Amino acid sequence: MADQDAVKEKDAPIKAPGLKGVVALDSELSFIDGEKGELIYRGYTIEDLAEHATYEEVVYLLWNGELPNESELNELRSSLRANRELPDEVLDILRNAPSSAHPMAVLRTAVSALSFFDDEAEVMEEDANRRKATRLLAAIPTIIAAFDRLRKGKEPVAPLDEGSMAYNFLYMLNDEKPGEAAEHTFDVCLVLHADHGLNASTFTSRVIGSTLSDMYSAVSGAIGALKGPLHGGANREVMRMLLDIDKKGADPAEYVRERLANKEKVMGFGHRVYRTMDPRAAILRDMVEDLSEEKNQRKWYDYSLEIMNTMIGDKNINPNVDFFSASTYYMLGLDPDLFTPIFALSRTAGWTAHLLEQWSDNRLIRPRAEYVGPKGKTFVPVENR
Ligand SMILES: CC(=O)SCCNC(=O)CCNC(=O)[C@H](O)C(C)(C)COP(=O)(O)OP(=O)(O)OC[C@H]1O[C@@H](n2cnc3c(N)ncnc32)[C@H](O)[C@@H]1OP(=O)(O)O
Ligand SMILES: O=C([O-])CC(=O)C(=O)O
Repeated sequence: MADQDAVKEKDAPIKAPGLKGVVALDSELSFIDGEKGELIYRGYTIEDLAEHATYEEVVYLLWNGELPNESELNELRSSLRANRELPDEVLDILRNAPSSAHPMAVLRTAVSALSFFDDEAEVMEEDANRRKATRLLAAIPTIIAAFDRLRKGKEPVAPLDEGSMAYNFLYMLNDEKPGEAAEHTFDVCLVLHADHGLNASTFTSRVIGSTLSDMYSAVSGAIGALKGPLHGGANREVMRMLLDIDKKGADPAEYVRERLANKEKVMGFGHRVYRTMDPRAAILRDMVEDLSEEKNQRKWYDYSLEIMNTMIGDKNINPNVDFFSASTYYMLGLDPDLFTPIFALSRTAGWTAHLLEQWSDNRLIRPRAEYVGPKGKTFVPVENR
């Protein structure tokens, strides 16, 4: 019999390692011009949104295609607030997780477990999927904050029935109401991370969604993809590098050159699509500069700038969003291993928006592999091998 996976001429496959340059689907969510360094969510530039929009407005924009009017925004805010509490059983999972567990593994597991307690988990109707997106987005900050407290031997702080997602998250984490500046900085970070085309975790969520599996499965899978250091996990690695430079009193440029000489990657640099500065990195760089002045911690900005200049000067490789977000979060007092879960918190808006888009006109996503293994072998019974 002919090779089952052999293709007819009309379906001749295109080979693209890493799917580089492949356009897999149409999307109305975000546009990236990698040459110019531009990013747009549903028609609005990232600079415009970072300056003027709150994260909740961006969530509404991604889910609905337009910015909300005041009553639409209030409705979204109150449904997010109404869904902040976790089922006791999910809190118990967090209580039973070892304090050494990776917070992304805990988040992945808790998100998956949330589906057990959602009556609509398996309902594949648009309205139900929109409600699930709201419930998921509302619960994720509570999961992250509760686990962080539990692993430090503290009781979780119950979510507030007021305030923005940024405000409530910082409150639940620290058991202290955040100041306006911290809330605003964090909110801008959420806006910057909310969506980014068909990145690896969003692609993962759409692949899972395209089998008509449920939203919890798709978001759990996306969290798994984001965890990796080549994707969202890079922000934690960036902070490890900055802390290592600080501890050793190393010269940042020499430190980076040594890494490059050893053929190691410098985390927070390079991108599949951008050939120039990631526009989110430019916004975050300015935020790091302001924060480091304000907190009297100038060294993080100085180290970062020296690393950036070395990477651009020596390799022409630019920073991505993960580079300057690391020191921003650090100066907000957040633990480095929470940086990627916070990325997941924000990106849940994008993942779920992409799922709604996928299901509005679904087609199974299924690329091909070129078989490069042997053929023509004959089975040999185990006793003869
Ligand atoms: C939110 C995000 O996901 S943003 C990305 C976060 N990830 C990181 O910061 C991890 C570090 N960066 C990388 O590993 C890569 O740049 C990626 C994974 C982001 C993009 O990968 P690709 O598009 O496959 O680019 P690729 O890895 O082919 O890089 C092209 C060349 O630049 C080099 N390069 C790319 N990024 C880096 C880096 N951070 N440090 C050193 N060299 C790099 C590669 O070694 C390669 O060199 P070569 O052609 O001599 O082999
Ligand atoms: O687009 C990508 O490949 C990675 C990225 O920057 C993101 O997901 O924000």
